[in-house]
Amino acid sequence: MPLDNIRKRIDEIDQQLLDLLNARADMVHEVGEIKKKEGLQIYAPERETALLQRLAAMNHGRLPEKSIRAIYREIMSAALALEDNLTVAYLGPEGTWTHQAAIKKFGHSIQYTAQPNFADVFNQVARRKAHYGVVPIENSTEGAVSHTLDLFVDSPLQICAQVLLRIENGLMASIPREEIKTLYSHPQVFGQCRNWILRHFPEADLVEVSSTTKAAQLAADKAADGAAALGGNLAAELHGLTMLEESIQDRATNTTRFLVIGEKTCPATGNDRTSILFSVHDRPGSLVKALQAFDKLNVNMSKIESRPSKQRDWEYIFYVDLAGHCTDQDVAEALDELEKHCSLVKMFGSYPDTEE
Ligand SMILES: C=C(O[C@@H]1C=C(C(=O)O)C=C[C@H]1O)C(=O)O
Repeated sequence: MPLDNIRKRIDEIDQQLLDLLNARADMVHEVGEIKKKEGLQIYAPERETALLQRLAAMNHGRLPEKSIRAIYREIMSAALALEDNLTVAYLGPEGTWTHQAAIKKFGHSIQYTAQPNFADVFNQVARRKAHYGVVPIENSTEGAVSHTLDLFVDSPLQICAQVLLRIENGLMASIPREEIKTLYSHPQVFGQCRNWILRHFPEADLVEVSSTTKAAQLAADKAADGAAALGGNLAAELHGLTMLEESIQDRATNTTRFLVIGEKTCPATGNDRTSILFSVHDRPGSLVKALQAFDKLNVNMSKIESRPSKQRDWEYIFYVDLAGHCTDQDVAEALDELEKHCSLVKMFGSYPDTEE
């Protein structure tokens, strides 16, 4: 076909696509009206997960699954933005990994509000100033994000989804590498790049700051003093820095898991994860007995963390992730059994155990 004709055909397809996208948005809006009337959650992660899986199975065309996901993420984002100005609070400032995780889950059309700390993300959602919040929970190299774990103890909020993000940290600066004397970054990132720093900048001063965006800003402001920062591309772009070296983390597969928090947890999808916390009576064998509840009902425990209780010295809160949904019979029975051995049990979310 001649070029002009092909382009004409593309223009026609675009018109059809646009009409179809608007027809789809009309339908999603109708769903939104029903949800509002019935007091249901606007965002339905279980439906989105099912849709993305169905599209991958249905797709026999030229476009790879990754592209289909990216396109549909934005289609769903545009639809969500039509409902009540859907707002997501995240651990800011702009350009952090949490910001990138939030965009990965909710796309570019909705409204975002950057918060200065973890507690404010929880508060914005609890006070209904934002519909959902996004916070980091664990990194595959550095482990748990204890601030987030601690906040679940007293919060009424629930986890409704998770986002996994591959974290690629780089060295960024506006000065040549030889002039670098100070490295700024978030403590988690220093932890993820510990060996690289020892190998390449054993003499540098390491200064911990509240975010990688803040680190990038300081690298820009204090360039004359030999400042550089460790962080992601978005932070470098925001402050006009050059990436002097990419992917400097010690492990190639450095991934952070983030949580989406909201007022309600998510319905079962058949591939779910449940997060609980508990504390046991201060008696010999009580932790073993508590954990036997999962073994007895054959419920797989995918992680356990402990944090000091805020109430009393030398008492601990245990955080456990289980395979399954809290409405699955085996999980529900294991939780009943667990209660018998604990002074506190709290379920704070069942959500799709997505790999991305
Ligand atoms: C349309 C719905 O609501 C939202 C919009 C979706 C979409 O655009 O496909 C999917 C799930 C929800 O986040 C729904 O729940 O069906």
